[in-house]
Amino acid sequence: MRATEIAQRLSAQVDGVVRLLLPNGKRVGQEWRAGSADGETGQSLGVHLTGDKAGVWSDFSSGEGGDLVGLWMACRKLSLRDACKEALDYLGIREDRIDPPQKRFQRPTREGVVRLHSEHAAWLTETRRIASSTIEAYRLASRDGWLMFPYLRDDELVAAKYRKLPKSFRQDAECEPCLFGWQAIAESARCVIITEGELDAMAWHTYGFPTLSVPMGGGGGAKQGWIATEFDRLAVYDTIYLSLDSDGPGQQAEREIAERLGRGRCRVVRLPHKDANDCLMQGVSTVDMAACLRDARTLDPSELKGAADFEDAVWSEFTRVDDGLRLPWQKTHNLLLLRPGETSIWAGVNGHGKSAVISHVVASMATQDVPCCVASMEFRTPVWLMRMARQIAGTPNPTEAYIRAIIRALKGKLWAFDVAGAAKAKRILEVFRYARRRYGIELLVIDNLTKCGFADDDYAGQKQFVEELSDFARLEGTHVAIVAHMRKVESEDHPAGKMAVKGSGGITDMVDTVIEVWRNKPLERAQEALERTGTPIPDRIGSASTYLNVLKQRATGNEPSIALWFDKSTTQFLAGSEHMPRSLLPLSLACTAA
Ligand SMILES: Nc1ncnc2c1ncn2[C@@H]1O[C@H](COP(=O)(O)OP(=O)(O)OP(=O)(O)O)[C@@H](O)[C@H]1O
Repeated sequence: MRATEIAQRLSAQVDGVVRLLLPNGKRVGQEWRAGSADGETGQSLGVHLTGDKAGVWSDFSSGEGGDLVGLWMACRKLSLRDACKEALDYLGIREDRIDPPQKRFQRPTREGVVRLHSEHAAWLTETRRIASSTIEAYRLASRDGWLMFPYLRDDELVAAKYRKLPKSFRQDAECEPCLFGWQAIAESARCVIITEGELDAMAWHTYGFPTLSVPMGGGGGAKQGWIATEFDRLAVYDTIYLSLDSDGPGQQAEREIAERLGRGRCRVVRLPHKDANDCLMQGVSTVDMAACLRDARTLDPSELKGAADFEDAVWSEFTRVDDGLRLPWQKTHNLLLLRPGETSIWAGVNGHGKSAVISHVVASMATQDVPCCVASMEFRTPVWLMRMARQIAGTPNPTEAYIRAIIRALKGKLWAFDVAGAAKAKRILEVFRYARRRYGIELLVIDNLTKCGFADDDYAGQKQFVEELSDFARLEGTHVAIVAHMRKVESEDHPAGKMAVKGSGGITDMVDTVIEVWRNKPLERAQEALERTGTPIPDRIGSASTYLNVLKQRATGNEPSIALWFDKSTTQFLAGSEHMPRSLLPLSLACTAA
């Protein structure tokens, strides 16, 4: 949560906060008075206790002042981040957290790192016009003849990039993706600028504005992988200025960063030249650079767009190749897709295999590096993960080493909304939104709808939740798959059809795709009869053990019936009667991925 939001919440409880931070102070009229932020009795520090200004403080003798987070920092001698943490504890607010995958990163060694060579220093100051104080603040160094940009966080060397003059680059491998420049950011800063390169960050600093840089330049996706690891650290800043190049990749990065860090607090900076270092070399004044920050704008709300913005998109609609997540079976690829921005319902009568099918789908996606998040209220997390691991192994009795390697290899690809029993719909949505933004999740699964805190017959509540999930999928450009029960029809011998989805009408209207998972019970009975009495299986009974009957597919209108063969020993669903189960992640690959 941003520092200013925390300060606002504190000001609603200002009486308690001042008594905690300044216990020796006392009330004088509408203010709490103390001697200073050190807490002694006196008059010079005053905190407003009422009205619009509640929580605003100033110390007449030191000239300090600000809001209650600032007071917390001053009284407790804490950095902004630590003060926010303590204040959140005080307020009893738990921040949404999914701990980042514990991926092991390399740390660069400091071996061979020496003071900045004079040749490097001269290039920085004379050619690039970077101030010497800036070079010191960012603690640039030299190493084996290379100019070294150290990525420091709390004094720890997390990563490093190198430049050989004039223009060769390298970086230490396997290091954590993180921002450059924390060493130059004041502990008390309430806003930061983010640039597209280290020299641009240092150029802004030379102008007097300490700045961070992304590690891998513009572009989207993996290029902005640092967001996952820096997300918490950036949470306290009220304003984040994005000063990236105004070319295609720069704008793509701007959009992705603003979406994920919060459109409301990100401001896009436009400069008179290509980037901040160019401005510095061209002699743009500090006043003009400050004006660029002042004039920085939020990105327009995603809902507001000019028709001309769609030029490329309109043309690509003419030539569009339908795109989306593909199911594990190749024969479905032209028939059914889980499209970004869409919602699907996977419905079926009890015991017809909905959970097993969706688990196979997630297993296939996650092992192909599609980030997935599953809220399974049907089973405890270790249980559904165990089932999925068996499907991934594709063998009935995998070894312990294989299962451990599979689970390790799923790090960074599969997340669980880990609650036992019923979960609250609102909380699921909050966590999904967080997971989508932080980890770029492409497939979110709810298994199942009735276990999201609704009474069995609360169809209005379920309908509203499905509507919220559909809005979420559309706005975030991700896919949400919802498992839902079907009413028992007279006999399970025939698929039940769309109207049997519980709470139907409303729910199926709202989503883009409806799939009925139907298990071929007549075939199972006929097989038993064949074994017991030798009665041949009648031709009219299809030979597949499960059918995915697509009852609605808004994008294409295709409503195929997809036959699958259930393999009991691995619980995999196979695309043909002659197919054999196969590993979705062979042991050797699982070991290298882990
Ligand atoms: N075609 C099939 N033939 C035999 N067994 C199957 C078939 N499909 C699924 N199963 C098995 O049936 C059991 C029930 O499956 P699953 O839990 O996935 O059903 P579900 O539709 O999600 O049930 P519920 O509505 O109770 O949650 C599991 O043990 C699963 O492995």
